[in-house]
Amino acid sequence: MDALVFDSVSHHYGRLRALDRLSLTVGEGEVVCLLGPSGCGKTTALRLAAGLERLQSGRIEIGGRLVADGGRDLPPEARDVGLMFQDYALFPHLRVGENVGFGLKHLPAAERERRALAALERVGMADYARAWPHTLSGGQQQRVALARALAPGPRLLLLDEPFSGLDQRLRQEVRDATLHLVKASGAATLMVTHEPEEAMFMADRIVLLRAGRLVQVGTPVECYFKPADAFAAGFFGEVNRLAARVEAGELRTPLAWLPAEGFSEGEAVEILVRPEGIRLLPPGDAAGSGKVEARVIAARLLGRSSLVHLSVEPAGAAPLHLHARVPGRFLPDDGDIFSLDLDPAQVFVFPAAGPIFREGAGRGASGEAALAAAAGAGSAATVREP
Ligand SMILES: Nc1ncnc2c1ncn2[C@@H]1O[C@H](COP(=O)(O)OP(=O)(O)OP(=O)(O)O)[C@@H](O)[C@H]1O
Repeated sequence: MDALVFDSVSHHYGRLRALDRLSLTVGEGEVVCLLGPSGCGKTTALRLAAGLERLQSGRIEIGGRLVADGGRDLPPEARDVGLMFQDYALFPHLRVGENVGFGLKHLPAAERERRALAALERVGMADYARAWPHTLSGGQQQRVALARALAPGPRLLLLDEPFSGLDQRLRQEVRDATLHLVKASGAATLMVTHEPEEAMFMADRIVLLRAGRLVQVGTPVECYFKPADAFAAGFFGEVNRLAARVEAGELRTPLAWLPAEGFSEGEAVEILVRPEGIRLLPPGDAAGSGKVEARVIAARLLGRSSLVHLSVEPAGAAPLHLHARVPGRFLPDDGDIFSLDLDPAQVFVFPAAGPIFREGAGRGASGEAALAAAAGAGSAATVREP
């Protein structure tokens, strides 16, 4: 039995459609991240699950029990959920221990205190039970809010951007601790985030949304290596974009000729190549192999990897600017020449008029229109019609 089920849930604010027939599940003990750009409907979905927003259409079940179906809505306190908000929403007039005991009011005072203290112990905050919330740091407030959400032992935890108030360094530490606490608690978790890396760190499965619609559901590995469309591919990491058209059954790009299976002759496609999918070989390796040569424009160490800016200059066409990412320290000189090899697992081909171009170009649009749309979408690399 699933801990949470959304069945074709739609939601409007006036004329704005915030969610469009969203279906998803969260299994028992599973951590699912709702991921997507700002305004795609993530918080609306979470609020509907919590019962903080009236369901307009569709059905929501928690632990096999119908909690909302557009006709009736169970109130939040009857849903067996633990909530944690972006700003933690600790009650300023209650001490830390009383905050954590808030959801345990049905218990006798002594039992309530014991359970609140146990929850605080789990997050390493037992010494602060008598403190006032405003005297705590952001990281400590986050831990108290998590303890409050976990204290009643809910079946489902709903976390809305739980790390967004923390600085980068603390965030990594806190999200690691949160993942282990949540997993140890056994509660199923639906967590909202707009950061792909955070979702990949936390999630057993990711639900990717765009403009209120489901784009893809999958494990982090599936989402990264088998993106459903160009938007999904670009959302999970930087990509080099190339435009091409199917010619004589192949996709002829300045980098490589690729098989055009599944596409029809003359069809315009968009080819996305992750920077780590471009391998740099010594220039000699290009001899007679048909591999393309590239010139280094700049190379920068980014910590665990290096980013190499490359220029490919095909005869009779505008140069192509590409990014290659190489593990560790790899800093060739400007002007160095390499031959390029593509890792097929990091190359994705989609119809040029696919979702990312819908607003800008429309299906069957010219390569130029698609390129203009790609530029508007913040593409990483300069692309050109081959
Ligand atoms: N109470 C409201 N009244 C009117 N419009 C709303 C309301 N709440 C949200 N919206 C709109 O609905 C859309 C979805 O909002 P929602 O907060 O669910 O998105 P989100 O993905 O959580 O965004 P963010 O990451 O910025 O918080 C947005 O366009 C937002 O402006």
